[in-house]
Amino acid sequence: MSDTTLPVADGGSLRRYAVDLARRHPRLLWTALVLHVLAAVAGLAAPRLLGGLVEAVETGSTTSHVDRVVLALFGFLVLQTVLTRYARYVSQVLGEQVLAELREDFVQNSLALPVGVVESAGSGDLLTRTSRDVEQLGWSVRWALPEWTIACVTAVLTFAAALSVGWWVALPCLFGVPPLVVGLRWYLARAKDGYLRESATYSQISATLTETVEGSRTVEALGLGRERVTAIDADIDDSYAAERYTLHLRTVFFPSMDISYIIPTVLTLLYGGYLYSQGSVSLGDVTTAVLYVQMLIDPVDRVVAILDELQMGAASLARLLGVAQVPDDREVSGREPAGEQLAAHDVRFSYVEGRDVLHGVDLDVGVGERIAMVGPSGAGKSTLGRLLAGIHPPRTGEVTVGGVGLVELPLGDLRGHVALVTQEHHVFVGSLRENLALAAPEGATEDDVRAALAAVDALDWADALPEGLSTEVGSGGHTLHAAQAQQVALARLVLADPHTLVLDEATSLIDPRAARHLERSLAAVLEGRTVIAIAHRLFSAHDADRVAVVEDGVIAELGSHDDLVAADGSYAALWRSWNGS
Ligand SMILES: Nc1ncnc2c1ncn2[C@@H]1O[C@H](COP(=O)(O)OP(=O)(O)OP(=O)(O)O)[C@@H](O)[C@H]1O
Repeated sequence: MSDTTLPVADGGSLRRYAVDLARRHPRLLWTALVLHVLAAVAGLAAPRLLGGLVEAVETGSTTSHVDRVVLALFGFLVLQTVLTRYARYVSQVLGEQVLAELREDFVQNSLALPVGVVESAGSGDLLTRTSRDVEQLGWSVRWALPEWTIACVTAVLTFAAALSVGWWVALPCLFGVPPLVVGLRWYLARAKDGYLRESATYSQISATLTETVEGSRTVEALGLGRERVTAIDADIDDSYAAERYTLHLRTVFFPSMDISYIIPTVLTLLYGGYLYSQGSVSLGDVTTAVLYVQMLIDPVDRVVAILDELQMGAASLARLLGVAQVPDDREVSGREPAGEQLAAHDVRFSYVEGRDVLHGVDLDVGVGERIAMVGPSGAGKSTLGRLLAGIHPPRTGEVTVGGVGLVELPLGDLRGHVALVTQEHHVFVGSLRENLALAAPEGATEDDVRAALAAVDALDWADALPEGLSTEVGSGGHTLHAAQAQQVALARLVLADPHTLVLDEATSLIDPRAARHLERSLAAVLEGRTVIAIAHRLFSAHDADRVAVVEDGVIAELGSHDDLVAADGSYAALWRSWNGS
């Protein structure tokens, strides 16, 4: 199984984040805590009253006294129930607010992730964090955290109440502590790694499934079904092994913890009995003490069991916060570009450390110029295109627009200067109108959207859709043909209105008739803009102002078509072989 490259936050960051979240809601937090304390105090009256009842019966008190004790018992139980309900309600409101903030932080961090990081980590890991980890954390924050707080408060107060009977009760209770602490430390240290491992295996299953679904045509064409099933089976086996490990831990740990509870009860009975026989304490005291020690078992048991839930929540939180720890490759400086001239200076870049794909590229693109990039497969054309569009930052050197590094511009501003056009055209779930409007940085009116569709020659079919521009498209909606999806992408570009376009295989997947139609749409979008086109068909290079020949990660030749043909270098050879001359 491959390691995910998205990081997992460490304990220190988790604590700082939790403290920060708590600080944002002081009123709710204190209200919940005070209510939990009051509810626990109300609940603690019962053993005292019952002890009193035993004494009253033992000493032959009047029936009216016994009735008063029973009535008080009933009153305290009702009070405890009401306070507990209200305390739970306030805690859950607090939990919902905290969870909403956490989700917002996570979405913001995910959207700010550098594309290269998402690509190498695979979408599976991010998807698992978005779904399973958010769900697990939701459960912890809404349910486990409030219940754990209640259990802690109740345990501490019950112990204090037990001590109020007499210091002698502390002794039996203390004997239960060492096995509890030792067992808990043993378990928590292992369970944390277990839960992280479980989550990582879910990410891997999700990644393999996503990859298989996305490549389903290739899988079918090459008959790779069996291999994919084997790969998914291997991931499921890993996941099963991780789950079995945590199950094994729980099976060993929880029953062994019962010893910690049995010891104090037995010792209280024995020691209390001895003190009673010596005449040091009354029978009522012994009853109250035994009841308190019994009452202590339930909250302590819940503290331990819910700690396990919280541990799972903490593992999920660590994975969600880890996304925020991906180093940001943007260093927004606030400098404004002076013009639209795009330039690359000594640009080097590697996907894998130590293996540069670009080895020092220099290129000055004139405003309004058309440059065609040609060269053998694997030479680095697409990579250079992505760097010129600011998708990846250079390892060293810089790509600038109007003298300002692309990495210095906020993402929203960057797309007004330069955009990449590829054959990948995602149609989002939503109406066609929404799909287009999302490209306009300052929002788009109905007229803007219609004008953009008209510019790419798509208004006729868009109006003819069942509900026109309001038709739902994307997954589960009306299916657009590949050419239509491409036109939607082009119309988005019209709305985004970047000065420079980098084209990479813009129309390669479309049948020739649709391609000719799309060429016209594309020509309309290119009109008046600076264009760098990665030319897979040489005739488009012929029309460009300059041709850049990329070979082995550098620009080997640069000049007009005629100059390069005359220079009789690589381009001339390419041109001759393509032309058949
Ligand atoms: N995401 C990636 N991760 C790792 N290596 C990559 C990645 N994308 C490209 N490469 C490698 O970088 C080198 C340049 O690839 P690039 O796609 O930029 O070349 P190209 O000239 O555009 O080729 P083609 O014309 O076949 O698209 C190749 O060796 C390729 O294997």
